[in-house]
Amino acid sequence: KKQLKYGAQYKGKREDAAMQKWRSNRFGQFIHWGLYAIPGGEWKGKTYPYAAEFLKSSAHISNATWDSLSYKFNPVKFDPKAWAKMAKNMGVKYMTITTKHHEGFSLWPSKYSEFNVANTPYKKDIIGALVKAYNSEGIDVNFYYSVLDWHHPDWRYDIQSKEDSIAFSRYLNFAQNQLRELAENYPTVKGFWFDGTWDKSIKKNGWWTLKIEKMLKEIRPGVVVNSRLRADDFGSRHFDSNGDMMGDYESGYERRLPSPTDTQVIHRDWEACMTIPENQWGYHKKWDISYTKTPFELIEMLAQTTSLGGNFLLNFGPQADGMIRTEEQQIAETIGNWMKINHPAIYNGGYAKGWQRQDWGYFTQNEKDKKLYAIVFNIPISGILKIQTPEGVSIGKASLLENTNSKITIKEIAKRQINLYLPKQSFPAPFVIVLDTANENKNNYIDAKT
Ligand SMILES: COc1ccc([C@H]2[C@H](O)[C@H](O)[C@H](C)N2C)cc1
Repeated sequence: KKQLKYGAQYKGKREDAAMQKWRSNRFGQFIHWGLYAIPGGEWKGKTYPYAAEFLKSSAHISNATWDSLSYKFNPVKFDPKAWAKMAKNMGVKYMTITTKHHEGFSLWPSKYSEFNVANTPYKKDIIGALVKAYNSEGIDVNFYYSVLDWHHPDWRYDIQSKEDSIAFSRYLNFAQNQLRELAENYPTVKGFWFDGTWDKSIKKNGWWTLKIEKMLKEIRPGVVVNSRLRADDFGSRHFDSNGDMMGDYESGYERRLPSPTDTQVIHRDWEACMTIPENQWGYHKKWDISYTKTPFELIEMLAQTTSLGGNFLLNFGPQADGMIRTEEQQIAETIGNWMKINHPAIYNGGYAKGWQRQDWGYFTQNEKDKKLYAIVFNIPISGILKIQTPEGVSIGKASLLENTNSKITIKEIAKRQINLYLPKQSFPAPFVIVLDTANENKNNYIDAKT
């Protein structure tokens, strides 16, 4: 074990109320909105297939040209209440908004940088409006903040000279001031989602990342900070040089999930963030330039994430005019219709210890009602769901969540082996079965002799 000054500050999961709320939320909406929504992946008549929020680099656009987009930022159709209503209907319990992405443009009237929404035709405080609208829908708000900043003259990718270190310390103070401003001016903020911390300049300044974590937790006790902020004494990120996770949850799952049998992740809090297209976080004019995931695929990701004790953060990239594109609206509505019936398997849901993962879907254990839920995506031709029960646990009753009078036949076919006979009906969408479990040690079976 190395002696670390800037490593993990505690081990195991936080069990305070704020973290328990963060964990119980399970399903969140990511929003990537900034100047990049204006060109939307196109520049001088050419469409770029890369991430729209990276257009500045993929189209080799100068800082001056890119920054002048701020004079065109005027989302006249922006209606934060409508966004919050859509999110509420989709069934998210939290939202994470880009306060400043890599482009360096701040969506709030920051005192520390002119390059912000106050100096655009739009003028108004977008962060403040979103916090107000989402909180009044009962949705928690977290702030995404990119430490990497293409605009700020003092940003450095590496520290290779005295000048670099003098400039970069100015940058770190600037970023600290912006983060303090966000934590102080928006007191209901529940978490900070740091990004853009992979460069050598940050790895060489792990001390700063701990200082930021401590500052935010001092200003906003209970606030939740992701592992992606953190680098330790030796530049190790997310996990310190002793292998201990830094920050309050692991945020390395970006556009990927742990495998359904990777039960390592259940020992810590974690979150997967996901795009609907293959790799567009910001708005791209050509939505179908890559594959876009269907609602059922996204619902399965949410179920898989919940079954492994993680949070699922689904991304939306609003248009420059402030509207959410129709394709995203439709996906939000379909997911919302599913959540209206099946949310007991998701909210407060988590890993169902001892319940073997099956091909037909996922188990989640609800820590509030203590019920066990089976979320079914793949119906076997036999119509029989095979279930392996943990030692000393049997299934008393099974019924469809959407129709609890529908008694489902179950039969114990061997020790800890249950057959669950699906009702003869069509299942046009993924569905949930509620399982009432009972402890029991009746043992009618003889173990096989090997
Ligand atoms: C170089 O590969 C990257 C770099 C940054 C990202 C950024 C995206 O713009 C988005 O903000 C995502 C959460 N973040 C990791 C994604 C892939």
